Amino acid sequence: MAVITLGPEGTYSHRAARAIGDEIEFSQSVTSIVDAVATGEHDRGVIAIENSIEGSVTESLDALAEYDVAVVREIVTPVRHALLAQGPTFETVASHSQALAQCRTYLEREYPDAALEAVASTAQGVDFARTDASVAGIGHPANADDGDELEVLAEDIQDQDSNSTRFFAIAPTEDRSTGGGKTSLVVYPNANYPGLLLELLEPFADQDINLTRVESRPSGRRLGDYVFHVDFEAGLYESRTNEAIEELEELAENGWVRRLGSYDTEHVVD
Ligand SMILES: O=C(O)C(=O)C[C@]1(C(=O)O)C=C[C@@H](O)C=C1
Repeated sequence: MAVITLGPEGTYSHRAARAIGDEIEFSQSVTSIVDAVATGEHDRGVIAIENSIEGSVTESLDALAEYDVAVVREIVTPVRHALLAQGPTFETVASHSQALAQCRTYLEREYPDAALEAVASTAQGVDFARTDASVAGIGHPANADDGDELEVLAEDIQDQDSNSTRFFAIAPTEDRSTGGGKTSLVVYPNANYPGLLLELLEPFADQDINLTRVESRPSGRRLGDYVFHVDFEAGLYESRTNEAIEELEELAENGWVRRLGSYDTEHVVD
C-alpha cells in the first residue's frame, strides 16, 4: 500500500509507516500529508499525534480538525534519540521541535551555548549535520549508518528513559471503520457555558466507556473557543458508543461532531 509520511527517509514517522506499507513517499509537512490523503492522492498517511514527554503534535491535531479523513490504525513506537555530528564541536543543534523539547534537560546540561534550530523533521536535522560540520542533529541513531560522515556523540538523550510517540494511520473517509478497540472523535460544540465540558464527557461515563485522551485546541475563531479531541476505549460498532455520541451531538447542535473512526493499536519496536 502507498503511504505518505514525514520525511526525509529515517524519521520516526518513516519507522512507524513501515507497519502500514512498503511503498513510502515523503513530505515535509504534516498538513500536506493530511491534505494528500483527504483529496485521495494517497491511500494512507502516517502522522505523529502525541509524545509521552512533550505531549500533542498540534499541527496534526489541527489538520485532523480541518480535513475530513479517517483514522484506521494507531501505531506506538519507542523514541530513543541520539546526537549525531561530524565531530564533538558544533554550534547548532537542529531537529524537529518535538525532539528538541524531549531532550531539553540534556541539551541545557551538556550544550548550554548551542543554538537550537527547529527544522521539519529529525532526519532533516541529521541531513544538515551531514553537510555542515557546525551542526549536530538529533534523531534515531540508525541515521548515522548512511555513510561514515557522522559520529554518534551520545545515545538515549531524551529526558525520560521511556519515551514513546503515538501515530495515526489516516485514510480517505470511505475506508473509515466501525471495528476496533479504540475510537477518536473531534468535537466542536460552538458554545461556552459553565459545565459544558463536564456535559460533553458525561455520556461516556454513563455508558461505562473509558476515555484515554481529551485535548482542547483553539478553534482559531476567537479567544477561548475550543475544538476537543476525544479518544476512548470502545468501537463505533458498539451500541453504547452510538448512544454516547448521539447525546454528544445533541449537546454540540450548534457545532459538529466528527467520527474519525475506530481502530486497533500496533506496537512497532524497531
Ligand atoms: O521528526 C521525526 O522524526 C518525526 O517523525 C516527527 C516526530 C513528531 O512529530 O513528534 C515523531 C516522533 C518524535 O516524537 C519526534 C518527532
